[in-house]
Amino acid sequence: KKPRPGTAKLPPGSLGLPVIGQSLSLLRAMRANTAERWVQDRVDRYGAVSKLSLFGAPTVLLAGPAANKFVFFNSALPSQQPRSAQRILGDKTILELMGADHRRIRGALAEFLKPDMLRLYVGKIDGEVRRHLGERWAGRRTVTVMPLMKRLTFDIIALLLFGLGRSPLQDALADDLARVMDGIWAVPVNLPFTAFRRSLKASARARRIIAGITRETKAKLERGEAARSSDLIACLLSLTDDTGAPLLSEDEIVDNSIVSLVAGQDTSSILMTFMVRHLAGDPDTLAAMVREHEEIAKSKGDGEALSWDDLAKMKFTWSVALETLRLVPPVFGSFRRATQDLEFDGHLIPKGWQVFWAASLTHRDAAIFHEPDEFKPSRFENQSAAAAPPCSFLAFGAGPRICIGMEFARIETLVTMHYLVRWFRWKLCCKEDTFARDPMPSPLHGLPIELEQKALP
Ligand code: HEM
Repeated sequence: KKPRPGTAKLPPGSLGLPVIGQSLSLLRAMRANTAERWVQDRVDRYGAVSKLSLFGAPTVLLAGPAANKFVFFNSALPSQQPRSAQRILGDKTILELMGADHRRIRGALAEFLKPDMLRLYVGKIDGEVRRHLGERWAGRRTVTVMPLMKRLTFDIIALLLFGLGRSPLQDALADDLARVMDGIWAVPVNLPFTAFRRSLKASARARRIIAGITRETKAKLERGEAARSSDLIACLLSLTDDTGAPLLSEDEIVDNSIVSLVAGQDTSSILMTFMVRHLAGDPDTLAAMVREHEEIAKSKGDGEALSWDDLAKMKFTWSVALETLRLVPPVFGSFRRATQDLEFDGHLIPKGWQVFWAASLTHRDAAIFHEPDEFKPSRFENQSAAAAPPCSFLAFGAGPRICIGMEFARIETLVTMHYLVRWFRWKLCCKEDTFARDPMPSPLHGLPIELEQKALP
């Protein structure tokens, strides 16, 4: 609501140096893995609402469940990507659109990503996971977890979104995606030899690949060789509006498929990598997971794929995943943009300013999560964490823009963990158990581990 003139004042805090503001300081803290402290320090100093300047724009940092609710449910606060991401991914994607356009694109993606559809794909994901572990983990004495998990989540998502199996085209898209990711959070100057320039070029190549796949899929649908449930592209091409016209244009299909790839691949691989890292030092949690998965395996025939019903039994493993996400959320926080003057808790948020939320401010709040620095998956098993106020667990965001790939991430994580803990034991190679955010968390040296095979894949 619009504050009465003169009643609300700008929040406390300082906008820092011109242009640079506090960006370098935050990025430095992210690299040093002290960003949680950095945002908490500001809250300790200025309170739950404060102003600062990040990535070239004046910004209000908000803390606490009530503030989060204000951020996630306010239609005057559409999401705001860094300018680099906007230029690389385009400005007509689910991340940029608001109101009816956002709902249309989100509704279309949800047609494919909703549980009813995904349950049909558990078998395909199971096949990818087993192939990976068999080819890239089995028989090795050491492996580096992070790059392997990235390729695994890429292969899974490329198969389900684009129907793309192993092929030179798949390798090319994997390379392009890695380049795209390098420039998404870069300084957006299009000069030779910059990560941003390489990222722009890679996204243009990826767009051509996906446009080609879209044309082929369209022809297959017309010939009856593909169905709506074949993959995301086929699903999006099949959707029509009330008048029978295509719901999404082909450009929208291409751009939003790439956004789904970008949003879904790194995030899931980080979750799985940090689960492996944590389990190496927590034998009790690992033992409980092994028990859960061996129990499920008892009812399966030799080589029989996991089913949707099996995943429903992996409750403890999903609690371990949620607890990992609480302590190491892949998305540290993100921005919104005020499209009009707003007021929160007596403070003015002027039109055009950014609003920033950070997951750690509630994830590490002792009043919400008891002993917040302890790894305790049981808090998600019994009802205590569920009883936490709404908008306090933010690993997947909240409200109308809550992660649309959450169920997808759940399936691939559970399937991967099922085979990993049954087939292997592992130890960390690096004594220093630390990581940096760049801006996504990444463990030292990509997390090399010593591997011992328990059972044959
Ligand atoms: C562990 C894995 C994942 C994590 C931690 C994660 C996290 C998030 C978060 C925090 C948001 C909200 C951002 C905001 O409000 O500013 C989000 C949105 C989104 N995620 Fe995920 N995500 C994951 C997996 C996936 C997957 C697998 C996909 C696709 C298959 C995906 C697609 C998306 C999309 C398209 C949005 C934008 C939704 C919208 O704006 O309406 N994510 N994700």
